[in-house]
Amino acid sequence: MEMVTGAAISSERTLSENQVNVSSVHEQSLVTEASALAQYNSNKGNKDPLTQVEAFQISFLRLVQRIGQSPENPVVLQVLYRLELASLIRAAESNNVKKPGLKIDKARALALALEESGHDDIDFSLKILVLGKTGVGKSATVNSLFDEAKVTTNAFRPSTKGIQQVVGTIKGIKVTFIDTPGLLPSNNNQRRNRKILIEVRKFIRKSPPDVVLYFERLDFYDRVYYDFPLLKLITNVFGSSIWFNTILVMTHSSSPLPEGMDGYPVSYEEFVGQRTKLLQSYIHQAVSNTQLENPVLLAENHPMCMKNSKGEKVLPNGQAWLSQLLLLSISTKVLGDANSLLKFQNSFQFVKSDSIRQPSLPHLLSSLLQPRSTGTSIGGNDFQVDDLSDGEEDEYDQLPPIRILTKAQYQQLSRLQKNAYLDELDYRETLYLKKQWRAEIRRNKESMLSNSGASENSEFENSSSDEVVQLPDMAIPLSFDSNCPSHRYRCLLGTNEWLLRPVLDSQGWDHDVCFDGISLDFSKQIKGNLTASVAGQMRKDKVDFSIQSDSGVNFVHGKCLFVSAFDILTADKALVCTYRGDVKFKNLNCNSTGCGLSLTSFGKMHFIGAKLEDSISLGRRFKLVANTGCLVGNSQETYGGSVEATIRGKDFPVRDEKVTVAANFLTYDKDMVLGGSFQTDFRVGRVAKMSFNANMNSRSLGQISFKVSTSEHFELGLITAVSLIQALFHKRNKSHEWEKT
Ligand SMILES: Nc1nc2c(ncn2[C@@H]2O[C@H](COP(=O)(O)OP(=O)(O)OP(=O)(O)O)[C@@H](O)[C@H]2O)c(=O)[nH]1
Repeated sequence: MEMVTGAAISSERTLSENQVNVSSVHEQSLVTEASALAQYNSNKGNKDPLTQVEAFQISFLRLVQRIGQSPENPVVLQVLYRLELASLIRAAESNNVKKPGLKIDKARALALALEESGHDDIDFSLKILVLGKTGVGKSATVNSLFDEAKVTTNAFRPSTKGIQQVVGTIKGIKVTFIDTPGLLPSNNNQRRNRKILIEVRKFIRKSPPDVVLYFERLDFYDRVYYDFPLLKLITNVFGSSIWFNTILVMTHSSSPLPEGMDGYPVSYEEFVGQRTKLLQSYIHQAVSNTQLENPVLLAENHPMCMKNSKGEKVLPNGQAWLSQLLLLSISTKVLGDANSLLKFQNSFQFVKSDSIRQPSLPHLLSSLLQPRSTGTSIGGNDFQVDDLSDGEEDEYDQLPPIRILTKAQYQQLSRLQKNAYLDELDYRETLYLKKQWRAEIRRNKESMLSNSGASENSEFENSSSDEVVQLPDMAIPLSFDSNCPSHRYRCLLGTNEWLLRPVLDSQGWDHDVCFDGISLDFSKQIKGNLTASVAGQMRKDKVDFSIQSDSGVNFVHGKCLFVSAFDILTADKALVCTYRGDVKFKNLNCNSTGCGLSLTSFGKMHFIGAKLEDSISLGRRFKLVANTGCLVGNSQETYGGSVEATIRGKDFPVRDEKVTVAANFLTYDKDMVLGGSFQTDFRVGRVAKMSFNANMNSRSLGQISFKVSTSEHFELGLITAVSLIQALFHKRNKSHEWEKT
């Protein structure tokens, strides 16, 4: 648990519940200097952590007063609130009899009394590490804080050659800055940057800084943030916790603002919001955590920077930034100290930046158990479909000829005649589709049997069609602009064995809508019984790259089918590679048995899977499939299996009507889940199709889905949906009535 963090301070947040009643401060003036000093000193010397936190509260308020900040500043209120809350939690956890809590108003009164008495006994110093790209104003900010040129700055070339410590006193507080050489822009400079950062890490090992200032220029604005690799490198070298005590400093905060989309300068707050949000989101990505909220400070080091009546440098929004920077640094240190004193862990469960998440084993197992789609028709290896080719060979050809009516003729028919006419057409269409299907199976069988001589022939025939055709470019939105981080891809159509086309990302926002990937489908019959196929998609813009591809080789030998496949998928910037080998053989006319092995690698983790399956067909319309498998790796294992019975419609496969009932089990992590499902697809009349699917598991999780698709009568679907909803509500109302009675 973490309660008091520097990174969680936000100067914009207000804390209404802790608004301190100012009048109470005056009431507390009754506290005498002597008693205040006595209590303070006893708190400082006391070993009890809760009492020490009280001393922190008072010291903090005294420092706030010294740097000229108001105790009403939202940052101050937040720090006090967090300190109080942290002590309350620790006291409650340890059943501390002493009620913690120097109330905020009492702490303020004590701090005021002590400062008025003129005691200079605060033991407080700050050690601040500055990091950032070269020329962003790190050294200039150090000089601004000391109000003298302690370190050299240069407008034209890097001025900080090595790590240097600059020590001084600011408003009575001893401050040590560790000024570091500027980092170079991310591209191609990672090696040099790493060297600098490793040197800095060595330098601070013995005496770590209390606060880190990470610098950026506010006025350098690009829609794309190119320095993510730099943030990642900092995280890798120092660990994610470096961001925990980091304040983001945006220099050049008085520079003129850029124009917005409408041609007018954007508002200051809006611009600052955009810039800091962008930077914060990349820090989130670098540490793989979205909870972190770094305080942001705007700074202006130009000598001509505006000043207020007190002579302090102020920003266009009126903020005196130097004392605000001191306040944020002091707050970060006080909260950090209280954090370690009260032994709160850092709540951010930082995912180690270079670690990869564990993949879901049940998911890997279910994809192993799923029958792999062989992509192309692989020489009639689908045994059920094979059977269909026998029997009703020429039924379509034996049909008597039919006269197709014109629209006008059709309109003249009676309702009964119209129905009879449409039924006849539907019947003929089914027979025609069956004929086509059989012809395709025959073709596949023949090509399988064809010898190498025949394939030579076909190679010769194909050579003329090897030409690649470039398809016309797809229309892209007018708002597509050169700043968009996307490449353009063109569409190529080769022989009918492969197809290469761009992927349209329609989810992007306005100017972002463009093609940022390509997809490739390839399938080739290498020999009569050997087929290779690749299907994949690759997406890449100038920032991210992802790939997903399934490739495989199918080999049919007698009654055996061998499938060897290799799949690649990007997940978490790592590759998940799966190699699979499946064998399936038809041991009886109605039975085929198969087994498979898989090896999945994900980062440094490897998973081995095995499966067994059997499929029984009774006649053409009944099929029973059972499978079971297991997957082990990374000291974990999972087992699963399923039984599925399917009754197909009489016109299978040209009309996909079926009823399927299935049961499955899955064990993982000493837990077993049983599930069952029911699915049916059927035609309603000639133009509508319905599909109903319901599943449920032993954890009482389930889903019901009902789909109607119709090519004509939209009202039909609507009426069905409305009556279904009505029926559901009717049932619900009834159950409510029963509950009432
Ligand atoms: N207008 C303006 N100029 C600034 C600001 N901060 C720094 N500069 C100028 O930018 C130039 C570079 O500043 P430096 O402080 O040397 O930058 P640095 O980050 O220390 O650079 P390295 O020493 O290379 O790491 C100097 O000419 C500064 O005067 C600012 O807030 N506003």
